[in-house]
Amino acid sequence: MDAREMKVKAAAAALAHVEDGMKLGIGTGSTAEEFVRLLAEKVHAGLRVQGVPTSERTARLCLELGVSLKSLDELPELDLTIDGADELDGNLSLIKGGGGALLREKIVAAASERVIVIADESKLVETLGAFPLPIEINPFGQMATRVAIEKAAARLGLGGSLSMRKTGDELFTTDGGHYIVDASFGRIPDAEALSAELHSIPGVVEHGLFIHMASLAIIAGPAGARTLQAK
Ligand SMILES: O=C[C@H](O)[C@H](O)[C@H](O)COP(=O)(O)O
Repeated sequence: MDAREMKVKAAAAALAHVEDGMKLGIGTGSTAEEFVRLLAEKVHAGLRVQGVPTSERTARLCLELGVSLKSLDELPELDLTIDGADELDGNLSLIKGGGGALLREKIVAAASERVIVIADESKLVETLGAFPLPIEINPFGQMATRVAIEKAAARLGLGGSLSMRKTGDELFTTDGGHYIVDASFGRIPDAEALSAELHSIPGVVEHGLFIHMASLAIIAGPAGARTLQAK
């Protein structure tokens, strides 16, 4: 089974949690897109959901496939969000933002009663940090914000390098008009402490550590999909 087939397996298992009439947060990324494709088939077969997308990219795919959408302002409280992750650990702490959608994803997840993460088993790790942590920053004062991030990481004994995400020669810009710093800290032993340090920096808009947000993870491997519950 290749990586795409595993993503489809996880997405299909997540679809079983979607009930008629739900207000549904819809994630971003290649795994979430497999979910959107399967969801669209169900919608064409009669399932009624109101979807709130976590990115412009997801919104485009949903509209292309006929999944009707609302904004989070129209539906500020959601029943369930299904989203992917770049990494997850056994406590269902996540790193997200590899696709640059972390801010809207976190706002949508926080507005949801339940969050289900879907991933292939390559994303499951003992300790977060092999995947560089995406940190969304305000363009104003970006150098000062980067220095502050380095100092915050050093206070926690984390080293590593920061790089500004680019698209070609241009700095990558998020849906909210911000930049992304990819922080290669390496192993992150205390994600909550790092989260608090990063939130204390004014130029940091949000970071890609999602802690205590996911209630269930569906992990697909060659043998099929299994679930992990939040502890
Ligand atoms: O910003 C993007 C999101 O956080 C994605 O959920 C994450 O990057 C995982 O994407 P993929 O399913 O493509 O690995």
